[in-house]
Amino acid sequence: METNSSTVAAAGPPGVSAKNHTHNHHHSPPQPHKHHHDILPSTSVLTIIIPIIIVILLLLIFLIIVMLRRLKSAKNNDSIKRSNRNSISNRYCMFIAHSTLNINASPDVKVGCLYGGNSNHIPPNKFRVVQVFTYKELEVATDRFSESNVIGNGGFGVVYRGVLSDGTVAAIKMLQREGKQGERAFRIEVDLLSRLHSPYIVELLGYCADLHHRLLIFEYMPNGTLQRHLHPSHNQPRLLNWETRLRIALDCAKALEFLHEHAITPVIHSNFKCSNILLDQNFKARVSNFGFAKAGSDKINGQISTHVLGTTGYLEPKYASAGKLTSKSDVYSYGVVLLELLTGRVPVDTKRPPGEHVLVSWALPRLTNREEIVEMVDPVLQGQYSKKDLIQIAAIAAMCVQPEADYRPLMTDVVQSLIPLVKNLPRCPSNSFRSNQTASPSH
Ligand SMILES: Nc1ncnc2c1ncn2[C@@H]1O[C@H](COP(=O)(O)OP(=O)(O)OP(=O)(O)O)[C@@H](O)[C@H]1O
Repeated sequence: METNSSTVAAAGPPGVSAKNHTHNHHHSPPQPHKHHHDILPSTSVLTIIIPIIIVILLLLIFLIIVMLRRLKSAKNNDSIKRSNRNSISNRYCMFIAHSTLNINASPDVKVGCLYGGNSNHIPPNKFRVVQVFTYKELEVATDRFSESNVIGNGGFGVVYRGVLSDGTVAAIKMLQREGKQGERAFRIEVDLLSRLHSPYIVELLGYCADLHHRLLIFEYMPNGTLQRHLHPSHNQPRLLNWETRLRIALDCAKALEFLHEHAITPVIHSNFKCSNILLDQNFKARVSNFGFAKAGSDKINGQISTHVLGTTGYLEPKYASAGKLTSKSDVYSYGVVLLELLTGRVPVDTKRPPGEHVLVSWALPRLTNREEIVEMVDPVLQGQYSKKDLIQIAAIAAMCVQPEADYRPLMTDVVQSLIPLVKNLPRCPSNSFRSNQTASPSH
């Protein structure tokens, strides 16, 4: 009751409350001051409690949001891990899900994107999604396919340099449509390259496929082909130095290793040669031209029966005679390129004396003789290599071009043998050339 009366007193006007307070001082022992503060009017209690409840509620909401976010990111990490486990072991490389290509869409109408809707398969940011271009867009990019933009002329058509609407410089390959082979090569390149992503394989930026045209759009490789540098026309000097040649050999070995062993469906390039090795501004190599490539799903007992395609001088003898293709066919072609890097010679040269026309036949017996190896080396490389490295490169080349496929190494073995040789090279070659010369632009 006392509490009640005190509460009433406290609730009364300030003057009354002060009077009661004074009166208490006269007739009863003094109450501790605290007591008066504990006894608050109900509105004051509410003004204190309500903000506290609001703060607690806000904290709870905040905590729930944080927990939900954590749950969500844990789920995402889980699915990324799962998709990583499903993808190839090489951390740089990806193989994107299958897709179909609508070739007969009407002109100027963009056909469906090659990527499916599964977000788990979208490549990491460093690899672009393959885009579909209209012919008009490519006309604009190449200044109406002007002669001045021609950078090459391949077996399937003309290649132009172009600038895409976002400013990207690209190599635009216009395929001639005549013949089934051209159509097949186009489909294979689009289908394979939109799924294969590796720093050692040329990147397909997009394509155009309408009623009248077939075009492929690639990243532009400013230093052109290895062919141009290793076998320059008009008796120009070969300038690539030993270090750059070794690095190119390793890049190419990694490209083939990726195709054979890291892609979910193994791929045989089947047209590996110097003119299908492109060089970027730092002379890093990427393998191109997948028009003849075979996916392992076509395999019958580890071999693919096929019409003999490819280039003379790079074909393994058995494939050339029996038309059986295996990944070891690529290993043979790789061995030929390694010999070209080592000797500076072309695979077939009928201008040379008898017995030296075919590079492999001339080189193979000499590759196991230390003294003869030194005599085989490209004369422009004199003084740039250690004899130990030279002998090792010769040994790798000799293994790769063995007539019997079973005796050839896997590309993984080649990569593992080359890595220590390249590691021992100077960190950053100041120049890719023999002396202080620089490359002329590729067009
Ligand atoms: N991505 C690119 N960047 C820069 N230049 C390129 C690119 N792709 C091709 N080229 C140039 O275009 C030329 C022709 O290339 P393409 O791939 O059509 O044929 P190829 O390899 O010479 O012949 P084939 O198709 O008969 O094997 C190359 O030699 C090269 O000079």
